[in-house]
Amino acid sequence: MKPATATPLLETHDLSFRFGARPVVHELNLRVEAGSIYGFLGPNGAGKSTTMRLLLGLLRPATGSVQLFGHDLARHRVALLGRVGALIESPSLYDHLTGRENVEATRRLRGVPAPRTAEVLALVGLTADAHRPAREYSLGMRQRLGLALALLPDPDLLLLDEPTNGLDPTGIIEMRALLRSLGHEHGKTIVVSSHLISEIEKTVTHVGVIQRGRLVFQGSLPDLQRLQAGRAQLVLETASADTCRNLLPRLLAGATVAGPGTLHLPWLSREHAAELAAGLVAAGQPLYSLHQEQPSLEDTFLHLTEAAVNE
Ligand SMILES: Nc1ncnc2c1ncn2[C@@H]1O[C@H](COP(=O)(O)OP(=O)(O)OP(=O)(O)O)[C@@H](O)[C@H]1O
Repeated sequence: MKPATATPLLETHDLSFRFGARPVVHELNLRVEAGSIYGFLGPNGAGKSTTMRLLLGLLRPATGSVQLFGHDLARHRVALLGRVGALIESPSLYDHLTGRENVEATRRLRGVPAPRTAEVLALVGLTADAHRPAREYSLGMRQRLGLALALLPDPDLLLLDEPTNGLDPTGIIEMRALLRSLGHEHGKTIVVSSHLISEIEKTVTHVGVIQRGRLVFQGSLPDLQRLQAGRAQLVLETASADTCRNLLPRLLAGATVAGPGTLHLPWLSREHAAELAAGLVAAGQPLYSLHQEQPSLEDTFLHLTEAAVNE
């Protein structure tokens, strides 16, 4: 991985966008370090595609700016976008042409040297299928061919909008492996959007979560995992949840009843768990089980996005 530099490779400053009177992206401050694989997450309609289009200069921001490689996109659009490869929506391919011919057509248009065709086909794992017409390709192969086109000019930054959308499990696994290899072995900085954290959590180094056009979390994957650990719960199984709450109001402050005999409360410490166990026994209540439960990363992601909706 390339070392992180002081200036992020991609940065937005209070980036906002409206469709008519409707705000869709709101004061977004993204920060993508060189060498990172940045997962841009959010539920459907959160504003991911709109943001990707703003990052590519395809939409004009209402306010704010995009900085690529330390320069303002609005002022140096052509030069900066020459260093960016993008996959937005399904790639437009010539179905009657082979995979190799598709790459060749774009390569000539862009004036890229001829040896690059074989290189990009190899990068995306399509060498063996390059002689087949694109109409015979699976959705996953089509996405990889689209990525091959995006890789032709050897870009430093890749912007990929939901590249795993609609793929079968094999296609998702292949796309993940490809992104890891492009990031870690070929030094590309990648921004990849998804509405499912499970599809990209094994791939990304950093995460930005957007909800209703606002960034509700941004940090490294370990930062997100720490947030997840901070949401651990203590799950208690007893005979009557209500009786226990009445008998032990202090120890069970903050507990929620999850079933007739089940209580959930925020995990505080091992000592608190031990004190609770002793308190229940002293109060003559049966203790069937007491354990710590970690929320899944998916739960934490939902929590972040739901909290933003309820604000
Ligand atoms: N051309 C348009 N005109 C008006 N509103 C639009 C237009 N395109 C998108 N929107 C609205 O902007 C909001 C953000 O859409 P966007 O496509 O950026 O979200 P997204 O996070 O990419 O979602 P998805 O994963 O469903 O594509 C949505 O509420 C959408 O309905």
